[in-house]
Amino acid sequence: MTERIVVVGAALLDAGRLLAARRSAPPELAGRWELPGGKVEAGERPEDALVRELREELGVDAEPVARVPGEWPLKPPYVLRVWTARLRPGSRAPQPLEDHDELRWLTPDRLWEVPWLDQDVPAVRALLAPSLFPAGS
Ligand SMILES: Nc1nc2c([nH]c(=O)n2[C@H]2C[C@H](O)[C@@H](COP(=O)(O)OP(=O)(O)OP(=O)(O)O)O2)c(=O)[nH]1
Repeated sequence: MTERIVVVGAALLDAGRLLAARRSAPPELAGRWELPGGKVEAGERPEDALVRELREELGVDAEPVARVPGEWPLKPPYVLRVWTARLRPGSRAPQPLEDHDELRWLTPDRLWEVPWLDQDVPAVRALLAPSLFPAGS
């Protein structure tokens, strides 16, 4: 059996909005929207991978808040796990430094205005649990 590799995705929340990121590569994913993040490295804690990826990809200083229950299959051998996250005080605003060519802050009522990667849709839907990303907040 093939080992699963965890990809951590950040539901970065700020002022009741979620940060969505448009992938610029590889070609089969480019133009679709995702949760910023990436692969957990060997021996790395997923929460540490999340903080590292957000620094590399967006130039921000962020912290994980809570695991979003669930795990979503990506292209094998990858699986997606999601944490809500927030910017630490004094962090720079997110910039599309790596892997992305556009960022957008979405309120819950605008969540479906971007074409998410198909495999991300169930994870994004899970964010609408009232305790995580309340619609109407
Ligand atoms: N970060 C992220 N990757 C996702 C999502 N959905 C999805 O299918 N993927 C895929 C794209 C990639 O095949 C894989 C993660 O790759 P990545 O390119 O973001 O990770 P990384 O920064 O660690 O990559 P690398 O270039 O260092 O290998 O998971 C998502 O919501 N966020």
